[in-house]
Amino acid sequence: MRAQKTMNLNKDQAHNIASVLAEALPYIQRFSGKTIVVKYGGNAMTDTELQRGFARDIVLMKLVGMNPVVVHGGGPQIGDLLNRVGKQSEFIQGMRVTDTETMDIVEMVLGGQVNKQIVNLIHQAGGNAVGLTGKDGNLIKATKMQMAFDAPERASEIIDLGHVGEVKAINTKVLDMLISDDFIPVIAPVGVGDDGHSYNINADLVAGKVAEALNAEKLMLLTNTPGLLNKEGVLLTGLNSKTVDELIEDGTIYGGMLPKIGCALEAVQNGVHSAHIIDGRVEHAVMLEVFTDEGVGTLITAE
Ligand SMILES: Nc1ncnc2c1ncn2[C@@H]1O[C@H](COP(=O)(O)OP(=O)(O)O)[C@@H](O)[C@H]1O
Ligand SMILES: CC(=O)N[C@@H](CCC(=O)OP(=O)(O)O)C(=O)O
Repeated sequence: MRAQKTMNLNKDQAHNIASVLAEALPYIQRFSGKTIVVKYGGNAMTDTELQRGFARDIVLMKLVGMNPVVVHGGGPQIGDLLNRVGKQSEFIQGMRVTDTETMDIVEMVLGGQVNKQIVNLIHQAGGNAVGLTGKDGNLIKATKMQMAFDAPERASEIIDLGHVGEVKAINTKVLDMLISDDFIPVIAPVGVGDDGHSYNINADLVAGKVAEALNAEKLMLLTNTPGLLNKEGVLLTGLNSKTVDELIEDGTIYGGMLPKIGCALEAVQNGVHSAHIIDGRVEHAVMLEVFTDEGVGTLITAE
């Protein structure tokens, strides 16, 4: 079987494969033993082939000695179930307004359906994953989010988003235990308050805080755009905090991109080496970012 495959490769193909493998070597050496947090957005989970490719990339990272940690979203999947029970989704500044009934659905979809689907995909690809919500091992301690309107004339008003939370602390104990035993943690962004109540937290915010708490080398945010685009739709390949402020002010960054950029910046300012916004609709986007010289998407650094 193997000999037959080798014979079918022409010289150019064989050369290309060898170059790709050779290019990957320094990255494998550099990132071996390092933690890489990958946020898998609900919009990036579009088709079965892409999902399988994602799981294979994660398993490959683990096999070459990196420690991938997956934090997933599931916004569109929550929206689908809300629709089926006749409820409308409402977002304010990228956050889902979450009443008690919506919170139940969020917990079911994220902690049940989406989390277990990703764990299963990783197993199908030959890896070993354990799914967690923020309640498992007290992983994500949360408080109610206090978000102000971003319009200057209403900046002093706090928006009541219901059961939407922000991360108060990440308890890394359970993650350290899983990573040291070579499991890949898969985290659903549901937090728990001091009173035991559940909070719906934007998955980007959780990914950023998990990356900070684990002193991660990289934070990768997979979404449904090629990266951060300017007003003309051109990809911005590199960004720092100064440029980001200007892009928020002039409205280039809006909606779901606001928490994404915010958490990426905070993460790099708090010790994560680099953050990347990449296109989860591209096959093997994770592998391309980690193992190639060019990388893909938008790179965010502190300076
Ligand atoms: N400057 C920008 N560049 C690219 N996308 C942007 C920008 N500003 C806002 N967006 C929006 O942010 C969306 C990504 O955020 P979101 O829908 O929350 O994704 P995810 O579900 O992957 O977290 C894009 O699809 C786009 O509509
Ligand atoms: C507060 C808030 O908005 N929570 C998100 C949690 C899921 C999420 O972030 O999913 P994506 O990454 O796929 O967007 C929500 O309810 O949609």
